Amino acid sequence: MSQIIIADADGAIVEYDPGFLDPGPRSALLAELAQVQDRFDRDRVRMYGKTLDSPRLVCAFGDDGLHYRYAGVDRTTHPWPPHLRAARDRIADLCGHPFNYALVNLYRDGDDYIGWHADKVSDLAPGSAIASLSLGAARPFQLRHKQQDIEHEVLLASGSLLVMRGTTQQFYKHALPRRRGVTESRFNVTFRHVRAS
Ligand SMILES: O=C(O)CCC(=O)C(=O)O
Ligand SMILES: [Fe+2]
Repeated sequence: MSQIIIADADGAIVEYDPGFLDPGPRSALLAELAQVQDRFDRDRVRMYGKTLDSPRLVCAFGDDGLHYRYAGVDRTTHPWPPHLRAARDRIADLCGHPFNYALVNLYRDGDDYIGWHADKVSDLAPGSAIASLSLGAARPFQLRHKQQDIEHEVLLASGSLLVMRGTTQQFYKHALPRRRGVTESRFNVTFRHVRAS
């Protein structure tokens, strides 16, 4: 059952389903991602004219021939492995549009994180959702309004799905802060509908 986290008058919508994946598909997908873990790379983030290593590892999956620059980096996309493809198809049904790209973050432990940012939507199909599937260690996810004093925190459970839609990226930033003491790793998959260029 999905919970509404944000439903603002200006069109920001965030929904959360803690039990999106049943234990079977959840461990199958976790095993599949763990199997391709050697393809994961340090993300290179361009900030203030410098290129820095990100505090997490990343890997991208996508349709054949898809070209997508994320955070200033052209990333090779790997073909969809079967369980990831199955999850993508279920999420496409739920959101009512296809997804052709998935960016997977690997947080090796509680020291890995992602800082405050909004996802770039100009490369995405207009009106499409960003769907975020979590596997492994539960980690708190934070959303903060850019102009108002509004903050939300959701503990993203293994097998959960968080969907950000509407004007969410325009009005909110989000982050996954460091969590000292977490020793288990976490995969996060954000499914996106990249606009054909
Ligand atoms: O790991 C998460 O839950 C968030 C990832 C994220 O915000 C991103 O990849 O843009
Ligand atoms: Fe993001």
